Amino acid sequence: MLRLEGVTKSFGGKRAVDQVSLVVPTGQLVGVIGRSGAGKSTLLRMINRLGDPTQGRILFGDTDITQLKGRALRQWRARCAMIFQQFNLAGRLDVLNNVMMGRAFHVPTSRALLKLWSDDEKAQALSALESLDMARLAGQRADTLSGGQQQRVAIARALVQEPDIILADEPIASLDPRNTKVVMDALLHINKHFGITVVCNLHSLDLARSYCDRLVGMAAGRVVFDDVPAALTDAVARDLYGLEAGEVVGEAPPVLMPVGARPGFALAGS
Ligand SMILES: Nc1ncnc2c1ncn2[C@@H]1O[C@H](COP(=O)(O)OP(=O)(O)OP(=O)(O)O)[C@@H](O)[C@H]1O
Repeated sequence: MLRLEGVTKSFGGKRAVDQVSLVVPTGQLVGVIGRSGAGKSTLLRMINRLGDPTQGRILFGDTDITQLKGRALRQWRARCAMIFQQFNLAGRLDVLNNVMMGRAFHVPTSRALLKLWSDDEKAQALSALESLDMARLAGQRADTLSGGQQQRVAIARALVQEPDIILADEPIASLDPRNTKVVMDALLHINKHFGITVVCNLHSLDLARSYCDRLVGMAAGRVVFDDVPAALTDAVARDLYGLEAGEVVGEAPPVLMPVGARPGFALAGS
């Protein structure tokens, strides 16, 4: 279980994230929504420790993530995979070697730098690619792939990290509607099939409503909504997004798996 307790991040005098408290049970698919600048990326980055909170604690089980250093911090980053809007692949490497980089957390640095992967590790990477229908492109250079294919490689790389949690920061923001669906279906599959907790920043409200078990709405760094998608009425959406509301409420592609019989969720402090 991931627990945020009064997490605040200030840049200069400005609070990008302001006193956020949340409990995310294992296996939940949480969508973090809110207008641009609401603090969604800053929040996710602190969970991965790409940024440190100014105040508050982030716990995973009994471990205080905010106190981790050195090897323990690297181990946490292995357990907490991150997926970015811009994929962050090594363009000149082939697909398989990009996926293998997810294993770099688990092997000596020298072995990762020399790309000395074992047969088992390669098989694991191929299996991750296969689950995303990408194995046939294993030998292709990453920079020759479409955006949707690149994001699937990034998801496969996250999978071979064998993470407990995946943080996805606007993973579909650069994709067309077809690839958006492929990538969101992949995240949903990973969440439901492997039970990996997914926390996903999303700009599209309809996608968030279609795919997530729970929505956390942020405005000016604070959590202003935290409930099941059905509780997010258009009126609440308008409050969250203001003038942007029309832009973020559109047609969402149909989901691979129907929402329903999803794991329960706990509100902050419950
Ligand atoms: N490194 C930084 N230095 C200064 N201010 C920052 C930094 N990172 C974020 N901010 C500010 O913190 C606030 C929250 O930014 P953040 O990127 O977390 O929002 P967001 O909800 O993810 O927005 P978007 O959807 O546009 O990515 C914004 O006002 C932003 O300008």
